Amino acid sequence: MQSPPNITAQVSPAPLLQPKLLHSPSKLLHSFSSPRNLFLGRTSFQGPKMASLSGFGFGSQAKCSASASGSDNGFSTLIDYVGKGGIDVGDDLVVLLSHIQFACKRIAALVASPFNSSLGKQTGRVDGSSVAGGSDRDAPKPLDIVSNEIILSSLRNSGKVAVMASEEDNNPIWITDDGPFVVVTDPLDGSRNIDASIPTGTIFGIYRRLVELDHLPREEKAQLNSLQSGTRLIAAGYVLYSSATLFCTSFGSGTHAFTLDHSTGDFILTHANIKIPTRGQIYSVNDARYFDWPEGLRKYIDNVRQGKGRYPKKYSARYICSLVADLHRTLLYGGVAMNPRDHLRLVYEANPLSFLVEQAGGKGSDGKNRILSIQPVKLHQRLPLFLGSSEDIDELESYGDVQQKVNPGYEV
Ligand SMILES: O=P(O)(O)OC[C@H]1O[C@](O)(COP(=O)(O)O)[C@@H](O)[C@@H]1O
Repeated sequence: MQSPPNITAQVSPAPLLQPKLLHSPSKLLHSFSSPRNLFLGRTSFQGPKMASLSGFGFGSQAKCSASASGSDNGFSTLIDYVGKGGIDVGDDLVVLLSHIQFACKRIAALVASPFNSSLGKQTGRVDGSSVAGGSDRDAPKPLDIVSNEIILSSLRNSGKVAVMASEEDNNPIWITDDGPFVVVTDPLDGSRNIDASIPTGTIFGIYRRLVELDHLPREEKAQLNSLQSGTRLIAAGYVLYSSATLFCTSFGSGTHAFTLDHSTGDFILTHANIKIPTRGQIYSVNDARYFDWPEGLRKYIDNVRQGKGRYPKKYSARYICSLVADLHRTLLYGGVAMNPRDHLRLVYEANPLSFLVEQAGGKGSDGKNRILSIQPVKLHQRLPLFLGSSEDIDELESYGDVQQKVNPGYEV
């Protein structure tokens, strides 16, 4: 098993970013490339120290699940949980996950940093190349670009990834010929919310490299490996950067969430085997678009608002406009999180999140079809997305006409 990233050094808490680093975004990234610059004192590669949690009343859910992982202090870290003492996803995947979680801690520090506005003048990629935005791509924000670089460097360092396809790059990046995995990612979803300190998230999906394509030219095999159907996902996850930083993941045996303990740098199992309620009472959508919606969707929302749907109570609305946050709430409370226009990406967003929702007992749909069974034909393919409780998704689909075809290019 390849050694994990060198993030075990115990360093005393220090400002996340030294002010002197702020003049240059590339220096800023450089500082994040060096684990020792982080105040994440220790990670799960050493046994977790839980003293900092005593007295915080961690729930029984974390404790009893941790016992399954063999953790002797009653808590399980993400890396304990996926290792041999827990659900044992295999050494290669453990190494990859340890690098992904490391990258996400760096992004968590970045989005919370008082200095990240210094990236505002950054327009190109940190390595100096440009991120070409095609006509169907949104202009990336500086934090999107830096997050993308952070993920890419972690995947490279893992030695386990053949190709990374990112929402921020026009084309997938071939990393190493013998990497067993393919990673698709939206490194920083909801970044338009950053300036207002509203939650954001990282989304990722993991496939196996298709060895039968190994003989093809790099560009071709990079594309085809990245266009695998969602039914072939072996793992997926999101990391929510909010009042808590939360790593929610599935390897095909349930959906589990781990909360970052900032005092130790560990993701601690806090939500084992999340089960989305079969019916919720919340709908989540940008309903300023009501007049651009098709008749079916208007009727559905009108009905559930008034308690005239299949469930005889009035629904409430919640919309953060940050997909990871809206989905996370939906997983816990039930209901439906939706974006009915062709906006969210099948490869980077819809597939990984549908995998997590299905593993939690819910459904992911484009309004007509199961998301995971839609074969991607383009890397940046967009589609309507409805995620949520199985009964809510069934009811919504029964209205037939719920996909918004009018998509005028909203500015806000
Ligand atoms: O403008 P809309 O249709 O409400 O879309 C909001 C959605 O777009 C997102 O911001 C993603 O879009 P970007 O990838 O362009 O940031 C989601 O986080 C959010 O759910």
